[in-house]
Amino acid sequence: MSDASYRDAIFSTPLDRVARFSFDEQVVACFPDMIRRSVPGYGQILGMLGLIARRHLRHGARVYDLGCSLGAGGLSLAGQLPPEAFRYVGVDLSPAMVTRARETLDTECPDHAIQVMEGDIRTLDYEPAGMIVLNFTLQFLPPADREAVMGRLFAALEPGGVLVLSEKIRAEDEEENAWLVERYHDFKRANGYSDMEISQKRTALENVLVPDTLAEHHARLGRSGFSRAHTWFQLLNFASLVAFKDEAFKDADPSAPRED
Ligand SMILES: Nc1ncnc2c1ncn2[C@@H]1O[C@H](C[S@+](CC[C@H]([NH3+])C(=O)[O-])CC(=O)[O-])[C@@H](O)[C@H]1O
Ligand SMILES: O=C(O)C(=O)Cc1ccccc1
Repeated sequence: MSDASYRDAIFSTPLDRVARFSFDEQVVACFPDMIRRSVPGYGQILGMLGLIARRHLRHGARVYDLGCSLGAGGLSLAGQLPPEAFRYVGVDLSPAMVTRARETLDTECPDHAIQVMEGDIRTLDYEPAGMIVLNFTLQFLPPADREAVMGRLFAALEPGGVLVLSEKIRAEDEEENAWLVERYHDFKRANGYSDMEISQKRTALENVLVPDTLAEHHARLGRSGFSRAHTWFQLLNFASLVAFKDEAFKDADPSAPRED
């Protein structure tokens, strides 16, 4: 497969019937452009992964990137941390994503320990991990499946481990939510999407991407066992949280990767 990446024009022509959004070959071919133009703060969140890992990741521990798509999380971490600092395991349900992620990571970071697996994060047999990244992935699971996954991730995290959870969110207050969604559509317009593209994609994502509120995320993290969670980033209706297992927060050493 070619490693070319195209401009996202998937919803740019009128469709008689808008199909449910899926991570197929067509989406994979334009995914870097699509996600950059559609997710406020995407680049900044990826750029912070290395800083969060430096502060919270046990040296040499496994890092899961769940719903890794093209492996952008792995690329960012490998760009910021030396090869011995972590072992990256990217997991994605879409075979087309996995193939491309493997090609990219093998080429771009040959010295790092990198694995990319095709799998469903709801049923994966997790090995112990020091850091788990869910960058805009939980939102695509059926809501009824989310809590069980979170419980399994908590169980897989080593004591002192950290979870990074980035999501499109819904504001509890209806007026606030409407304002955020309207400004989000302005953001997409400013990034070159037409009204028709915005509206057709919105239809395609109905019942596929189902956002929770920040309160729902915090409550679920608490019920899953996380002793502490913070919302560290929000731009419009997109946010990122960190959650800690046991002593991660108080043990964090500001000067170096943890060695325990
Ligand atoms: N059950 C599942 N199991 C595994 N993967 C899944 C599942 N359901 C969906 N996916 C995968 O989750 C990814 C979500 S995209 C993540 C971006 C990436 N994290 C990034 O930082 O570039 C977010 C977006 O497109 O908004 C897709 O690749 C799906 O195939
Ligand atoms: O484009 C949207 O409307 C979104 O909510 C973000 C997004 C980005 C990439 C794939 C699916 C949804």
